[in-house]
Formats: sequence, C-alpha cells, structure tokens
Amino acid sequence: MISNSDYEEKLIKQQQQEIQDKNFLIDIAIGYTKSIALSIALKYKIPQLLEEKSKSCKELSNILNVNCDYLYRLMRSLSTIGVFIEDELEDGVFRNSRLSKLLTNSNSDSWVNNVYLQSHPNVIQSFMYLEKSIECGISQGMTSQGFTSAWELFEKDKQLKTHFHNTMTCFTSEEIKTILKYIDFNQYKTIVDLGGSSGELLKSIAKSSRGELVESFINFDLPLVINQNKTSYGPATINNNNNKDGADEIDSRYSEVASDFFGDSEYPRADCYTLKFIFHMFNDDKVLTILEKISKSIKPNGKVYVFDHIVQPKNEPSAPFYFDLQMVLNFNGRERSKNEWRSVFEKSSFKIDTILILSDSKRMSVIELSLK
Ligand SMILES: C[S@@+](CC[C@H](N)C(=O)[O-])C[C@H]1O[C@@H](n2cnc3c(N)ncnc32)[C@H](O)[C@@H]1O
Repeated sequence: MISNSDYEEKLIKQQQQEIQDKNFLIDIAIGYTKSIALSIALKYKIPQLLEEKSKSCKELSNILNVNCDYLYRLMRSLSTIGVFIEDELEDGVFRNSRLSKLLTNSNSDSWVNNVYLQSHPNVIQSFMYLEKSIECGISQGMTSQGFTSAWELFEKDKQLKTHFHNTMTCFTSEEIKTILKYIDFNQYKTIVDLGGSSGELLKSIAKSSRGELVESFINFDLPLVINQNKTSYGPATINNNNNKDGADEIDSRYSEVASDFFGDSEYPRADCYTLKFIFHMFNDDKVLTILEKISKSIKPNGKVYVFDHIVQPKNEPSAPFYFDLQMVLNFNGRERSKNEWRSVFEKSSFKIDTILILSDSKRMSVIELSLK
C-alpha cells in the first residue's frame, strides 16, 4: 500500500526532476550563444586587454573601435557564466576571472588553443549545415562555406591552422605517458608517424627510454604542415648528460617527409607505423587506401598502431559529444565503435592483434595491427 505521504514525496521528486530536465534542455538549446559570445571575446583579445588591470567598456570599445553599449552587453552576459567579472561597485568595469585568465595563455603547448579552435566562427558555422548534410548524405560543413576541405580553410586562416596543430601537440604531450606505458618502441628500427603534425609524438618517443634503441623516426605530413614546423616548433632533441652546460643535443635520428597520404609516392619503408587521430578524419574508403599503401611499404613482422577514439557502448558518454559530428562536417570522417573499426580492418590486408581501451586516456584507445 502506498501511503498519501509516500505518494506526495514521489510526486515532488518527479516534478523536481522535470524542472531539472527542462532546464537541461534549455541549456542544450542555447549552447550556441555561449560559444559565439566567447568566440567574439577571443577575437577581440579581451582577456589579453584585461591582463594588466581592469578596464571600463568605454576604454575597451575605444581600443577596439566598436559600439560601447553592445560590447557592455556581451561582457555582462559572459560575466554571468564566469568569463570576466564585472566590478562590484562600478557598472561597466570588467576584470579577468579565473576562466578568462586561462585564455590569456596561447602558448603552443596550451590546451587553450582548443578553446580558440572549437569556438572559431567557421567551425561553429559548419554545424549550420548539419541538416543539409543529413538530408543529402554528403558532408556540407566546409563545402557550403566555400572551402574544399578544412585543410583549405587552414591554409587561408593561418591563425586557425596554428590553433589546430597546437591543440594536437598539446593532446599528444598529455597522452604520451600513457602511450609509453603500454608500448615499448625499442623493438623497432624505423618508426613512421603518418600525419605526425608538429612531430610531438616521435620527439617524445625518441627522448624516452622506450625509444632509445630506435634508429630512425620519420614524421610524414602535408607540405604545408612540414614547412610550418621549421619555424613554429623546435627540433627533436636528446638529453645529453655529457654536455657541461646541460643543454640538449639535436637528435639526428628524427626527420620529416612532406607528402600526401593519397599521392603517388610510396610511404617510407618501416617496421612500425603510427597513426594518431588520423583515421577518424577519413571515411572507410580512404582508411582502406592508406592501409593498402602501408601494406606495400611495411617490413615483414611490422606493426601498425592506430591511436584513435573508440565510441563506447550505446548511450554512454564516450568521445566528446561533438567529435563525431565535427568529423563528418569538417573532414567527412567518422568516430568508430569497436564493431565499426573491426568491419573496416576486415576489408584490409591487416588483422587486429590487440585493442587496448586506455583507462587513463579519456580520449584515446590503441589498436595494434599486423599483416594477415
Ligand atoms: C588530427 S591531426 C593529428 C595530428 C597528430 N597525429 C596528433 O595526434 O597530434 C591530423 C594530421 O594529419 C595530417 N594530414 C591530413 N591529411 C593528410 C594527407 N592527405 N596527407 C598527409 N597528412 C595529412 C594533418 O596535416 C594533421 O597534421
């Protein structure tokens, strides 16, 4: 028998849950307002303008040459979600909050690059073409904005390109410990990192005890990336304990190849290939083309390590929500579940040796492959 008071308590709980659910749905619906407001504050470099001391909106609008009242409304809105703080006594005067202070750091090894990347207008705009993409079954995120691909957009917007590669470099430096915990690269002579971006993965392996016996490390990426590496990132180095001033020495085992996965030339011959967050940018056909090319250049008993997301069992939060949609809209790629990965590899010359779902990396798993 349910008593009256039990019944009332149950009803109150249900009502509270419903209010929470409604607020949650509203929060989802207005998500775009926050990212667009943030992207404008970043574009105007407001966190940097407030670095030294607080400023009034009048001062900020004079510096930026924009409308003072509208800027005030932007700042006031952002301060309600913790980005910036409006002075408690003086209206319209703002200082940095804990959050906006973080945004002043745009070093190459800072994850803040990812905030710039995710809130970039072209990235946000690609989502406007999600419906059109679903209707026609062809990715429209970039083409509808007049770009053949995200890579072309990066070529036109160098700042965005830098944020993209800095984000990837930052992810790699966070993930490298986990990678080195599971894989001893010393069993290989030559490691080729296909799509190695700034070379962070190979440089870190080279510097660690898990890579000290490897003879050569080759970072293979597009010419536009390799050319930028020369000016944006330091060379590969090894710790030189003999050096009196303790300075690191250049590691001559590291080199770079500027080429295209889908070009005519073969990949460098190696007994180990790594592909970190590469296959999720491509559809199954392109993944199979890359695997076919690796199968022609891999040495006998060689291995391929695929570091990528594995979408977890249904209905569970796994790779961040937006990734799969972003991959399809911006790159015509896909995030894959275990079954989806299996089905691609089954069609290739490779078999899966191991799948490691890394508990200490929220983003990444490792799939080890060898020739069938
Ligand atoms: C998502 S990023 C991953 C970078 C790096 N592996 C990491 O995990 O930090 C993809 C990389 O693949 C490279 N890439 C994309 N298309 C390529 C192609 N057709 N040929 C060679 N490299 C390509 C990009 O320049 C970029 O550096």
